[in-house]
Amino acid sequence: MVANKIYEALHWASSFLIKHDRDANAGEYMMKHILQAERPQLLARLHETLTDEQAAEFDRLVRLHADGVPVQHITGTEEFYGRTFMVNGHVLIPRPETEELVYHSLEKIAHMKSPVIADIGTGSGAIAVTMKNERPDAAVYAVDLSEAALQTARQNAQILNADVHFLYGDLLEPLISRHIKVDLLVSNPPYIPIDERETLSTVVVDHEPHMALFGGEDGLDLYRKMAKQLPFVLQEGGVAGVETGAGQTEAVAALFQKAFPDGKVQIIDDINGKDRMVFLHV
Ligand SMILES: C[S@@+](CC[C@H](N)C(=O)[O-])C[C@H]1O[C@@H](n2cnc3c(N)ncnc32)[C@H](O)[C@@H]1O
Repeated sequence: MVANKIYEALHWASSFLIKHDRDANAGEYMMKHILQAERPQLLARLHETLTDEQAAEFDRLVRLHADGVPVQHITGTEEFYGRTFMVNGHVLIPRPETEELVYHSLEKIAHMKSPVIADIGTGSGAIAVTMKNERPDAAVYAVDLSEAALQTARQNAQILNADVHFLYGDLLEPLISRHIKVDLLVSNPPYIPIDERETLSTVVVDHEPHMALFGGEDGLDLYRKMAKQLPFVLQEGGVAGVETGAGQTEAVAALFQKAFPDGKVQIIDDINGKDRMVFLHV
């Protein structure tokens, strides 16, 4: 990189990343990370000169992303529902679609006082920590089958001051064995069919945990198991809300309806118009 001014370095990064088929705006995130600046401060400092160390570090980080390392692994963080979460190779990088699951889930429990909530497959803790921060009166449980993910989730809960009960185990098992009943069960389980692996970007497949991505042959394995376990956990009057892959909602709705023949199942699209969430009211 032959650039010392911040704006020159950003211009270089943008064309370098385009040449490598990567996100052209990624340089901006790296620069904000190096300068420890938010965007307005970055904009105000565009004509400042980088120190040699800063320039070398910027060059290194941009090349890492060009090689396929996700920006969020380089900065170590991702924004979710207005808060900053730590992320690493042990957890899924929380996605904007999941913010929509949180939004609708919060709406479903708006009328409940001190609800009991469980987040199944918590990963970074993005859903559970957000639910607790948005509804401090709730008791929130969060389950994962990855101890390394739970460790990251616990750190996020601590940083974001959220008193969440983290449980290690397989789907709803830790709740069933403790006789915990919930008013809201929310989950973004792994749902990508295994043979779609080849179609995924290497930024995803080489850097995010496969346990967080793949849900068996048709992607529905975890919903099948969850539907069978739900009657042991969901309170009368309770709600279960799950994120799905586009095109999977009908199948998941049918699984939930079978588990609760008298329940009301609702499919909700995401803001891009893709069928994305299934809610079950019992
Ligand atoms: C798609 S990620 C979701 C992470 C986070 N909730 C989010 O939305 O960003 C799925 C999570 O489920 C966990 N998981 C996979 N199989 C599981 C199982 N059988 N029981 C509990 N958690 C599981 C993975 O370790 C991963 O953290």
